[in-house]
Amino acid sequence: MTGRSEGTEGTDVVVSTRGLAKSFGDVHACARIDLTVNRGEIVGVLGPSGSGKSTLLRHFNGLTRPDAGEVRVLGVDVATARGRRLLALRRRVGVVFQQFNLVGRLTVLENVLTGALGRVRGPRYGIVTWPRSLRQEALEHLDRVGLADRAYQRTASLSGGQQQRVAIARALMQRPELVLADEPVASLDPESAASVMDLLVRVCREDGLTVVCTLHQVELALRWTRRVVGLRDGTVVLDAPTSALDTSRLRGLYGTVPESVHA
Ligand SMILES: Nc1ncnc2c1ncn2[C@@H]1O[C@H](COP(=O)(O)OP(=O)(O)OP(=O)(O)O)[C@@H](O)[C@H]1O
Repeated sequence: MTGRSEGTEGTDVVVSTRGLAKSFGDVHACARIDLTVNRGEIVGVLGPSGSGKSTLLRHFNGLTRPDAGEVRVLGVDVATARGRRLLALRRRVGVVFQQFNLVGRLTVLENVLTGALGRVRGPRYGIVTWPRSLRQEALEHLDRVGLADRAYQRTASLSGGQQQRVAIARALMQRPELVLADEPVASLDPESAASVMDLLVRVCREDGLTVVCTLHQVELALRWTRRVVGLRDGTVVLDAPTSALDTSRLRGLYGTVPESVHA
């Protein structure tokens, strides 16, 4: 058994929560959430602002710890994992953020290479200090996201949509099994948002990766996810295959009367 497959043999479950609860003062950001995500699923998490989407996602790589309940990701008990065990899990989980979280003054290629920091010893200063094989791999990921010709450009000079593509290439460079995307297109114009969602879902499908993606736009969820989990006040009020949903049903999530639907 390798480190990569630790605890995941014989199971297709990638994320599992049981009774996950997390409060901030009087706010129940997650209120006893039971959720299972299987390998290869592309799940959209929707809900009004403050419904707990980001908090839920942050439990999946140990950025937030639950007050109560279980969180298992890729076979690791994230609620209790610390130190090297947590670091090892985080290397298997790629993250794409709304604000890209790239280093603007570095080249595009260097930003992608940072996705492989878990595979090298010590810090790297400059492209030539990275092993040639990793540079080649990073260039291949840039090619996949359509930015091979920008490899040596300063990252800050790219558009928002291009920077999110770089962030996706960096996540792929981690060779992840699970990709967490927290509002990945919320900062982009509608055209860039559609093209980044298309790219994210396409490359993850090609690689058989599991994706959990928080979204605000109902239309994006309908078009690119296979399953929608709807949150309201920290509770799952909808969990259904996207094919069983339509715009009005999803908009119900944002209405005043909670709609409880479990397909
Ligand atoms: N670190 C924190 N400290 C205090 N309160 C927090 C913290 N993180 C989240 N919260 C609160 O928990 C609730 C859920 O927040 P969360 O960010 O998970 O919601 P969200 O659905 O992702 O919202 P948005 O769509 O606006 O990003 C909110 O009321 C938020 O203010």
